[in-house]
Amino acid sequence: MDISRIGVVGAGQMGNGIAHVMALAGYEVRLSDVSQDALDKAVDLIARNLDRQVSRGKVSDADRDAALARIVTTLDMADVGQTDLVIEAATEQESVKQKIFDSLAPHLLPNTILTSNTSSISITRLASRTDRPEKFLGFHFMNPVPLMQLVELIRGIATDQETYETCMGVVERLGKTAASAEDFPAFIVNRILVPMINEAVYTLYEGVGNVRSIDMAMKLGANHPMGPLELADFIGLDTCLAIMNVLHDGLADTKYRPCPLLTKYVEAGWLGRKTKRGFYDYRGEEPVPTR
Ligand SMILES: CC(=O)CC(=O)SCCNC(=O)CCNC(=O)[C@H](O)C(C)(C)COP(=O)(O)OP(=O)(O)OC[C@H]1O[C@@H](n2cnc3c(N)ncnc32)[C@H](O)[C@@H]1OP(=O)(O)O
Ligand SMILES: NC(=O)C1=CN([C@@H]2O[C@H](COP(=O)(O)OP(=O)(O)OC[C@H]3O[C@@H](n4cnc5c(N)ncnc54)[C@H](OP(=O)(O)O)[C@@H]3O)[C@@H](O)[C@H]2O)C=CC1
Repeated sequence: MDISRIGVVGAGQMGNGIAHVMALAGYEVRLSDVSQDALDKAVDLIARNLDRQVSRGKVSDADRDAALARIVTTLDMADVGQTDLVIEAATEQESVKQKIFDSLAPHLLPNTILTSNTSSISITRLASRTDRPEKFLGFHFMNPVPLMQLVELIRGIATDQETYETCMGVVERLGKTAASAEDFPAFIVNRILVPMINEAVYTLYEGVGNVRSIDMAMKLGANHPMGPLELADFIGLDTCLAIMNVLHDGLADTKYRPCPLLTKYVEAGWLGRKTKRGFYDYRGEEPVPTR
């Protein structure tokens, strides 16, 4: 199936990155969120990220302008539904995602493919509540989307081969690489990565190290580009906690118990970079550890 129009729901850090790479690859993008303010901020950020790519010689001025012209923002689900492919990238809560798919339902074209960028939630369960489980796929980008090479493709139990192959074609057109993952809690990357982050929070909670020493240890001792606590702040502590809860509930193993300190940060509203405070405080010139 040919894809030319893509609807993206949720214009946070993932939704704006997805809109950015899709528009650069030549797709017409309809980006939606709960408020026009969020959409305006997302488009500003896409423009700044494209400018950065232009200044580094990665993207030409003409391609930047053409990409921006391919993104329209909308608060109307009818605009999003009348596309070839919808990528849902809203907050990592099943009820939020379910409401979005419900509100899209009356507007979909017969062949619209539905996908979710969920980090952890069952694709089979999300799909089963739509009218088209065979045309539903997990389309999981990594953060930051313009830089990360991998996309995980997750088939639900009912996903058909055509849907999978069509989305694989989109990944190829983006110049990215797909890893196929089975539909079990948190798939491949987050099944491994997020428990590692949770263990780093336990290491902090138990006083084995402080924020700086834990991050430095993993950067210099294991060659990770970011320390695990810096990475947690980058992903969003709410998202990390949601993923641990899905692993804990879905696999029923205490080894996935979210660290109480992670829960405490989320309860405080200290969600990482997006709220300017998490394991680091980002309100000043330089990030300062909060422990
Ligand atoms: C939670 C989930 O469901 C799944 C996930 O996504 S888990 C998270 C996965 N992501 C990671 O693990 C990221 C780990 N971190 C990294 O790999 C690196 O720190 C990083 C790639 C993010 C940044 O690398 P860095 O070298 O420190 O950054 P920086 O020098 O600022 O930028 C590198 C390049 O990217 C560009 N860049 C940075 N952010 C960008 C953006 N949002 N858009 C476009 N370009 C961007 C910069 O312009 C720069 O370009 P050049 O290489 O041409 O100079
Ligand atoms: N952060 C990461 O590293 C990664 C995240 N993901 C997944 O991507 C998805 C989005 O995460 P991320 O971008 O980080 O989260 P953000 O919190 O940055 O963005 C989520 C966006 O969705 C919006 N939103 C909430 N409810 C609705 C709704 N009903 N309709 C439309 N938009 C809505 C939010 O608006 P408001 O702020 O007003 O609530 C916000 O703008 C999640 O499923 C997450 O698990 C996948 C890969 C990596």
